[in-house]
Amino acid sequence: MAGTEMISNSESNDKFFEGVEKLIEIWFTPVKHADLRKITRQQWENVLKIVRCEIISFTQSEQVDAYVLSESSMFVSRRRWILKTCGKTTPLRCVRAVLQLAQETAGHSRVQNVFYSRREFARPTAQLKPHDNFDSEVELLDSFFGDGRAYIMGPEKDCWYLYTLLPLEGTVDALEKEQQNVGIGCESLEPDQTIEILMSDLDPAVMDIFTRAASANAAEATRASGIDKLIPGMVIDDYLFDPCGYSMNGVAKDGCYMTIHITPEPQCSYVSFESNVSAASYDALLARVLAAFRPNKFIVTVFATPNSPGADASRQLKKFSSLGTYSQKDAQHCRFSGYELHYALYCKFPS
Ligand SMILES: C[S@+](CC[C@H](N)C(=O)[O-])C[C@H]1O[C@@H](n2cnc3c(N)ncnc32)[C@H](O)[C@@H]1O
Repeated sequence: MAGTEMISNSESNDKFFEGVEKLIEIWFTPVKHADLRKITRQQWENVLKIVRCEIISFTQSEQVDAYVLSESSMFVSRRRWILKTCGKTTPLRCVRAVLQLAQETAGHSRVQNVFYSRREFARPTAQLKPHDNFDSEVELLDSFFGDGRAYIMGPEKDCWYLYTLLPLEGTVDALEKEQQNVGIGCESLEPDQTIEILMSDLDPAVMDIFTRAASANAAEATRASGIDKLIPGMVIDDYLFDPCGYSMNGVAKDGCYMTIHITPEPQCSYVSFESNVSAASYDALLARVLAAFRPNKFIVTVFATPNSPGADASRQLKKFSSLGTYSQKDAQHCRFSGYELHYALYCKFPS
């Protein structure tokens, strides 16, 4: 597919794929009748050409359109757009086109918030501009959004980068007023949360499930790995690549989504899990995900609005660190633009 580039080192016969994704999420200020789902599939296909990937499957719930891509996933809802792409894709190159479509086709002209994040790449120098370094990514994002703030969390090799808009004093009050003026009420102040688990160096026996040699199709891999049991009530759209690799989106009636992407090659094994499912504690979900994939190392991030049950994730992650199988190597907490963010890095004990 357009963005797929396996780097083959003939001496070691090492086939490398960059599983680490770039993740961009844009929230638009609510406007009556505006809806990003007015953007047509053909228009999205044109946008994704800029990113160097393609749509390979589609499913939807009442609240969200979910696309499986040749390199990960895209989710489109009324005022939230999420694009997550791996390999040598260039998601930030399409932001201008998306902002234009949001305005001209969907009726959204004001951005409320932006989150761009990624883990450190396994091979940063193999990325295409602006993704070859975080400074260039920030420079491009600032050229669109102006008031950005960049964070780097964790130790150098395992660090996690984040760009978001500056916290503005009184933003939430101002927003609330604005929404009342346009007759939307306070629906944008609904609780929101996202958990991401970025796993590397995984159990080869588990990774083997995500090969065509071991599984006849995606549904078989989904069942054999237990992915279908991670979050109940998800309608699953899954895809098994040839000869290996796996992607899935899940959507639920309540508007929740989950997405999992798997690079099983032993020399660069990587799995990402993401969901906006709400939970008072993420311990049980985290434990199920870790039991399914058995990584040696993982980063977990939790974003939550203060009114979300997930806002207390810091205490939970601390508690989780005492479970014994993994030791917490690093943990950080940030508060900005109406969100709490927790980052933690874990390694199998003893590492
Ligand atoms: C798209 S998937 C999931 C990547 C994801 N970001 C992750 O978490 O690892 C990538 C896996 O599929 C494999 N693959 C096979 N054919 C592919 C294709 N045409 N496009 C993208 N990946 C492909 C890659 O080698 C890799 O193992």
